[in-house]
Amino acid sequence: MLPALLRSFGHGIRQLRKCSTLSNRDFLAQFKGGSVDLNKDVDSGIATVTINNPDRHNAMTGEMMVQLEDVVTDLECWAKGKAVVLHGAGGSLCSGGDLKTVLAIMDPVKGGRMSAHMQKTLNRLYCLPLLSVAIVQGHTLGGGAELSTACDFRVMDRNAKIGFVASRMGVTPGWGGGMRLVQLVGRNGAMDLLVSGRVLGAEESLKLNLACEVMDFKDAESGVEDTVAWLKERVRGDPAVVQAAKKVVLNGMYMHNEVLLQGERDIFTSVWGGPAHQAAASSKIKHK
Ligand SMILES: CC[C@@H](C(=O)O)C(=O)SCCNC(=O)CCNC(=O)[C@H](O)C(C)(C)COP(=O)(O)OP(=O)(O)OC[C@H]1O[C@@H](n2cnc3c(N)ncnc32)[C@H](O)[C@@H]1OP(=O)(O)O
Repeated sequence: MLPALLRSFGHGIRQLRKCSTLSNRDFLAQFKGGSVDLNKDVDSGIATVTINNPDRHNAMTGEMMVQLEDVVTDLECWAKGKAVVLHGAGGSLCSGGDLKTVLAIMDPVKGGRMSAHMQKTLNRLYCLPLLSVAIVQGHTLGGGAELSTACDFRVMDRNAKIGFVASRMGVTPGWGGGMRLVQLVGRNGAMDLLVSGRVLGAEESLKLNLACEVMDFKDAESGVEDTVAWLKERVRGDPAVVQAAKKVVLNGMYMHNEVLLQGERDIFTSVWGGPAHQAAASSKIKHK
């Protein structure tokens, strides 16, 4: 009995060591499924990023979080680029963190690793020299809503729904979306949305300054076409001038985002994996 116990204890310690020596990227890459795909159109200077896990409304697995970072790294070096459009395959932008991944990393250390990776990746997306647009279609929830705030513009389908549902999941935003939501909709708006976790429609999102434009997309596929046309009106200039204008705007934004992100991560890990989070993440909740 005792040797068996010792063996299993030793196995636990080895697993823990293995996990803590992995980089955040290698740690997250273990949670498989879906993909994040980049297509750069050199003629227009407009890239398309597809969040691709349609069977789960484009929920982000750990593997997709790693691929998103690779896509951002590629776009950071695109000297001739002007803009990037972020959209989801098959009708929803993104339903948040993949709940299978979430349930597999239910402790504050592991949740903190995901948070550090996603905060860094989305902050780099936010700071790209390219104009960025998220197409908010279908359901955009939790981490998906946070993802949309890392873009300059949110173009929203009239029938789409968006919700910062972290509080309904027993947590707080972990991908930097709390900080960016305050910057977008102000103190009162962010307080309401984050505390209630309620799901909003397009018209209300427009009033709150969360959405920049409401459009009537014919179908799931026409969203990209319509948004690219909308963007082309805005990025007629030389890529160097478009990128310079974006830098001016970033320069005018808050310069202490790193400090804000660290604070948001500390709060996030204080609730991640707690009883409310465990109960919500395993409850098959639907945010409608
Ligand atoms: C990590 C950050 C954290 C945060 O800060 O909040 C998160 O993001 S946690 C995730 C938050 N999101 C959710 O909890 C989404 C829960 N799902 C729903 O609300 C609904 O599924 C929906 C997105 C409103 C769609 O409803 P409906 O049109 O009725 O479709 P289904 O429910 O049948 O969905 C089809 C299929 O997709 C699965 N699904 C949806 N979202 C996720 C997700 N985030 N992770 C994993 N799987 C997801 C859903 O369970 C269905 O699967 P099957 O039952 O196996 O068909």
